[in-house]
Amino acid sequence: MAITLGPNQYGKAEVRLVTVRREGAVHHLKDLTVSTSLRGDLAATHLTGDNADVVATDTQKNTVYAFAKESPVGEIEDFALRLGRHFVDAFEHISGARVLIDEHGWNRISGHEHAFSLAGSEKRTTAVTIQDGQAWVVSGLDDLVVLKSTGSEFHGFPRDEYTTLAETNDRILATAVTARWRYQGDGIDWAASHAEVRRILLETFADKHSLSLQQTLYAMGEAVLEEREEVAEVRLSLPNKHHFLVDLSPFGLKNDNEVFHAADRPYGLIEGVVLRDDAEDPGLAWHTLASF
Ligand SMILES: O=c1[nH]c(=O)c2[nH]c(=O)[nH]c2[nH]1
Repeated sequence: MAITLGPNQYGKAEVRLVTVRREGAVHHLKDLTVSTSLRGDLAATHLTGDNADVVATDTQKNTVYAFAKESPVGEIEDFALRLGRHFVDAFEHISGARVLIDEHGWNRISGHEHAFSLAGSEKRTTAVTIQDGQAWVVSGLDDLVVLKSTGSEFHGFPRDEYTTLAETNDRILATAVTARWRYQGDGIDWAASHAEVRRILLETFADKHSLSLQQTLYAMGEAVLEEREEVAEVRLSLPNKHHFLVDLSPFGLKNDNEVFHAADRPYGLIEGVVLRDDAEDPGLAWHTLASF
């Protein structure tokens, strides 16, 4: 019996690339998940561990980021073709490449120059509790993903021997809003109220110059309470979806806040309740049997 190596390919899966292209004050966003796979004469590494012909998956990832800087990403088909052809042309033992790209679509928030919401992931929710002739209604939304490509800073935090985070005056701020708001009063037009709360959350995220996601959270809740008297209380859970500037200096490229790695974990998780001091008693509005 002889054992042989069958078909194989290898690459970097799911490189999360976000680019910001600026046209004056107007920003254009590209959000891609890029996977590269290379094929060719790769017997040696499988059989003996000789890596002379292995284009490291780390190099493949770096190439994705560097190419995104060197010329506009453009259509995903063109970007995939550029990447795939590069690997095959540049490395003698690489004979084939497969490049998969998913593009995540963002909509501009109400004509805003640099704030966007992600198409498609959001849910509207409600939780109604009935007890002893009373009813409590808590409505909300899940996974309203928003991003602003400027208008966000984070600095002034304490530094100890474990602190490495750089201070910044201009960063991407992105989050997936989970919001719950408790209603009070009667005769509420649920659909209209939901639409308005959602609009206020979006516009406040976009308009509020942010010194921390905590400040943005409070501003979002405060704006809802200021404009919507039927809302007694707003609870927000805001994951800080970090976008890290990619260091392109090893490739002789300057990253002028244009090319980012969109990390999925770990993430900061900023949570808070904003309420009026004269709100109706919450009663059983938030009632659950288990707290896990
Ligand atoms: O808005 C932020 N709040 C934080 O508490 C925090 N912590 C951190 O590392 N980055 C950020 N950003």
